[in-house]
Amino acid sequence: WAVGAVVLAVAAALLVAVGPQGAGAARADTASGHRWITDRQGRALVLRGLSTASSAKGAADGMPWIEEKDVARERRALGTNFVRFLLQWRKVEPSPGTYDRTYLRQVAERVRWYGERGYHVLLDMHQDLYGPRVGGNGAPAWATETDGLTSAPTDPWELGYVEPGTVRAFDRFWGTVEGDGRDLREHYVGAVREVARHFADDDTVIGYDLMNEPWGGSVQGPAFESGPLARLYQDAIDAVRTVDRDHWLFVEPSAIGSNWGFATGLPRLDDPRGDGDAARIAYAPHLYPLPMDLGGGYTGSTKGQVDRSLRAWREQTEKTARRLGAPVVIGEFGLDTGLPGAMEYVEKVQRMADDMGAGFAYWSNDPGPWAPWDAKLRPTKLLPVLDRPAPLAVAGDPVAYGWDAAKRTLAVSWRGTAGVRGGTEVRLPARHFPKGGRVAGGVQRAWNPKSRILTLDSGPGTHSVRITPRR
Ligand SMILES: CN(C)c1ccc(C(=O)NC[C@H]2N[C@H](CO)[C@@H](O)[C@@H]2O)cc1
Repeated sequence: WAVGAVVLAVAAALLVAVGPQGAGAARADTASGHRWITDRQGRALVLRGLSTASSAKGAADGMPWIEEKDVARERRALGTNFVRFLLQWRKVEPSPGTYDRTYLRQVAERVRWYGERGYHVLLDMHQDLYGPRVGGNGAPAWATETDGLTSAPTDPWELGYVEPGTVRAFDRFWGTVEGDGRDLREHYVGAVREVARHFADDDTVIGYDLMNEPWGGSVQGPAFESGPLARLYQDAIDAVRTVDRDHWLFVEPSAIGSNWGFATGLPRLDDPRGDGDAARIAYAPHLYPLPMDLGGGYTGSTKGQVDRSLRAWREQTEKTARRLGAPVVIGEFGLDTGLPGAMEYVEKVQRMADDMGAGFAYWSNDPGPWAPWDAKLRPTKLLPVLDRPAPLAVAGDPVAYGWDAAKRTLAVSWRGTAGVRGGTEVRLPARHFPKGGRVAGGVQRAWNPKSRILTLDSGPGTHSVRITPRR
């Protein structure tokens, strides 16, 4: 009942408050209608990976459970090329204005593990429920001002967002309730800038996710997103650009509502790099359809509700991305793989991401029922669903791509773009392409049976390639 009350209250705030938002036009100069994050060779990146990892939230050293061998296993088993790596403000800035460079060096070591295997790393300034002092993770104790209000443990955990102490901590952070003058937001922006300073020259890092699932405390919906949240993002973007001119800045809408497909009031943000193609701001919403959040699987009457949520989510996401002039990376989607219809849902979201030209970081890489491996690191039924044929990098302007399991065909089409170097790389999992791929409509430049990466010739003009299993 309580969850329902929170949901309805926030939904009402969203539906009433979302005014006409300039949706922005799809780009006419790209086949996909949107921009792409590109690699150093100018190739459009199709980012597929895992959020790693929730275990970092409470770890004393702030590190996730993984060791280097686990990155090697992920690369072999899933062929992922992307990781959303969780950071904690409490570890970046353990006391006001003091930055823990040992922590940043430990993060850098893990970034290297990924970089040596061809991954692109998104550094995620992660929080849930503000911070440990109020039952969550993220913020340091010194930045958690509750004015003596308390936060009791809740079940489900999400109700913690309306615990008095947690609401007050957010309100003091956002300045909704005036505090002792110490501007917590300046400290937060300073911590983000310190992370960016540390990784400004690291080519494995693709960018910074400025805040995980932001929550406005007493201020909700577009009033929060177009107000305090947008101001914090703009301050963080401006601060990062004083030390890092190249990496992408990823922004998330308020978690509640947009996760489910409701509109977001996030306005366009400015990048000091410049406008248009010079700007490097990416949009990274999360996807958790409400019927599933309430425990339903992807089956029966819930399946139809989830499909409607997915359609609404895609429409709202693409509208916001156009307004921001931003490529889309689904920062999180995931579920308990034991739910009925779970694998069909994951397949559906992956196809939707293909159709959108969106990257994704599945939630999450924590061995267990939501993950591709269980507590003993044995494959779960999710693993083969994520181990899916897909392009990794497209040497031009992607037109469309997708895996047709029934026809056992991976189709990739693109327009060659002047100045883009290298070929188009696709990954062909052994489970679908045991002997590699047979290429129609294109020219195979290379095949690496170890990495399972097939490289296709590119060049000017339109390319439309279909890859089927070699017999
Ligand atoms: C009431 N609010 C603000 C709220 C409710 C529910 C979620 C959530 O389920 N989030 C989905 C997943 N994302 C986090 C990590 O980012 C995980 O802990 C959640 O399962 C978030 C916020």
